[in-house]
Amino acid sequence: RRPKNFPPGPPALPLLGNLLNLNLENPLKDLERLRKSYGNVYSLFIGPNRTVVINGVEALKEALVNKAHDFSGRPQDMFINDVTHRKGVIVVDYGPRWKEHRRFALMTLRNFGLGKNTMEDRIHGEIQHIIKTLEKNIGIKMSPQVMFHYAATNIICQVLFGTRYEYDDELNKEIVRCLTQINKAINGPWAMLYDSLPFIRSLPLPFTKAFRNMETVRTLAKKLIREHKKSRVPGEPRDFLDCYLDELEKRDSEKTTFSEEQLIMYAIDLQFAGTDTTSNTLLTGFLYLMTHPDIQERCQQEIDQVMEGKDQICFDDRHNMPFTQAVIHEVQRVANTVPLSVVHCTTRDTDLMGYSIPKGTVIIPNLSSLLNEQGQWKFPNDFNPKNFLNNKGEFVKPEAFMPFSAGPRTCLGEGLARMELFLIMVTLLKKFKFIWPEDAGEPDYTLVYGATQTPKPYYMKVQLREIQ
Ligand code: HEM
Repeated sequence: RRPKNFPPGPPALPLLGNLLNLNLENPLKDLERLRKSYGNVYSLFIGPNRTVVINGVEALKEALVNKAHDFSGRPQDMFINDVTHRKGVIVVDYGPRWKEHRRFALMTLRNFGLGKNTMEDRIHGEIQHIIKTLEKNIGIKMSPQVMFHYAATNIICQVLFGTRYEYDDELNKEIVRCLTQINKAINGPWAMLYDSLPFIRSLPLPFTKAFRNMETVRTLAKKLIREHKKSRVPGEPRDFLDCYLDELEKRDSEKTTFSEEQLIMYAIDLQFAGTDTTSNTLLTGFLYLMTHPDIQERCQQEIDQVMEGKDQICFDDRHNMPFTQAVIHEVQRVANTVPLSVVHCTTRDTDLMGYSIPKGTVIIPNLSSLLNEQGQWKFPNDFNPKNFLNNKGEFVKPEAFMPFSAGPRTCLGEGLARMELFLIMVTLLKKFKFIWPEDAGEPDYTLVYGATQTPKPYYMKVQLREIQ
């Protein structure tokens, strides 16, 4: 039953709640249909869990920004909590453990050079490996999935563990396989059933695969931590792991939330959050650039102009590249990489857009609903960089642009992700022309649904550019 003044929604069945109202393989269309019937704030029962879906820029801003403290919790009795042992940062509830760990990661990422050059150097180092791969494939059809995936993994791996892997390294392939499977599982139908029907949790159903995959990744993370403990010099950190171990030594074990168990899941969280998101956005980007050659050429003209006489692009150059900036942002808009954000929950009784929402209500911030929201975009249904350009051709960011979410739980890796997207796309566009293969047929922009969405697999062709 819905409590008094709770957001409206479709009638719910006993036990199943509103599960039958949603296509569990991909609920995005159903969520949009329900929005049309019930408005921007409506409710569902995912099994026994009271859930509120928030849509559109006005309601999302009120919840995530204006009432940030009320809406920044994470539910603690879901599939994802069990898979991650309730540790790390992503699904940890709003409280001291989350706060201490979030603050530590932001500071550490900054010290590794977000804002200084060293992070840029790490990214440029990895770009050289992408370039080598592309050079080997000049003129032939290639599939870019693995390359972008490993490039994104390697950048975050270098920050965390100070190491990178070759694109065909067997161990790395195994980690990527496990993380991709977990990623698919957490927004998949079995996760929904796990959350809705607690009595099935101990049965040998397909969701057990995610637990096994997590164990494989945890074993590897533990091994890396053991090796780091042997080789580290206290006070001279080489990477994130060393920084954490230094911090652990400094803190009073009675009072701190820092621990080695916590570090294992934290490292996995960052690796997980930083891989699929960035690589899937890059895949969408190159799909659209290949199939919109006029837009690709305009970026290249702007890049040539700004980089005249320079060997390497730097992140600050983005301020002189309004068109390319607009294209990268438009790519993020259509990529819809994290369509339903990460679930939140209310930390106390609160209200939203006139409705009352009790403490502990599960919140789904539907970021997907912003992408073509009426009145927010000049061209909501097309791929058009003008969505991010004003009449003078200057770069502008509409407030409905929220791919990293907003408020205290906003993506912790936003700075790193934006730097990666810019440096990788600009460096590659400067050097190569990307071509949609003649025999590839009509491009299919449909996204494959998941906690992070990805374009369907496609092939690309590359040529070295003549004018550079
Ligand atoms: C294009 C790339 C990326 C996109 C679109 C993206 C998007 C998001 C979104 C929508 C959230 C949920 C925020 C919320 O709950 O309100 C999130 C959380 C998070 N992201 Fe990202 N992300 C990206 C890249 C990265 C990278 C590279 C890292 C690694 C450093 C990262 C680390 C995290 C973490 C740790 C959280 C959880 C934050 C918390 O709960 O406090 N993300 N991201």
